[in-house]
Amino acid sequence: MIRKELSPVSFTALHNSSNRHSIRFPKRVDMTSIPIGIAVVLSQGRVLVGTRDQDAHLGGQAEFPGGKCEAGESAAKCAIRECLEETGLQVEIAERLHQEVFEYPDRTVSLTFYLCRLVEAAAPHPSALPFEWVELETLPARNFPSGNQAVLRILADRFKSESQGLH
Ligand SMILES: Nc1nc2c([nH]c(=O)n2[C@@H]2O[C@H](COP(=O)(O)OP(=O)(O)OP(=O)(O)O)[C@@H](O)[C@H]2O)c(=O)[nH]1
Repeated sequence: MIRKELSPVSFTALHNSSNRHSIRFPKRVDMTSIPIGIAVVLSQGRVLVGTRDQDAHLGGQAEFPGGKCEAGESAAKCAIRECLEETGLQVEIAERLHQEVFEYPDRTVSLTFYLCRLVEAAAPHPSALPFEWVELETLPARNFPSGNQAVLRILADRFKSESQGLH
């Protein structure tokens, strides 16, 4: 078998800084989106909204309870689990509201939003902080990330007045 080895000259050429810029990579190498389950918890015309940790992705922006799906976990189960972990509130799915793949500059997420209701109507658990119950009609004015804008429009269309809550 004849082994063809890179000559020192071509090796040097590959690592030459001026040649490095001529190598073309696809714009996005990793097309995989991260599956995220999100709970839009509605009770008496109010919705649970929190603020993302400053050091988290989209830090400081508004969020619904949610997070990354664990291996083999459905987005719906993830939304319920994350809501319990983050707010101490047990919820159940009423319906799937919206699903979309959204590209942020640094990551691509597959966001699935579920309209949820409390299993037992209850005041927010103390651990729910910094989550709070906010009036539905205040959602558009809050600092939600771009990936939430479509679901905010869906919510605005669906619930024109706070009296149309699930409970
Ligand atoms: N929880 C939540 N995440 C959202 C919303 N909208 C949105 O684009 N995201 C994005 O979805 C992703 C959720 O992942 P995460 O980092 O909060 O998930 P996690 O709690 O499992 O993360 P960790 O274990 O790394 O702390 C983030 O990239 C976040 O920016 C939303 O309304 N709620």
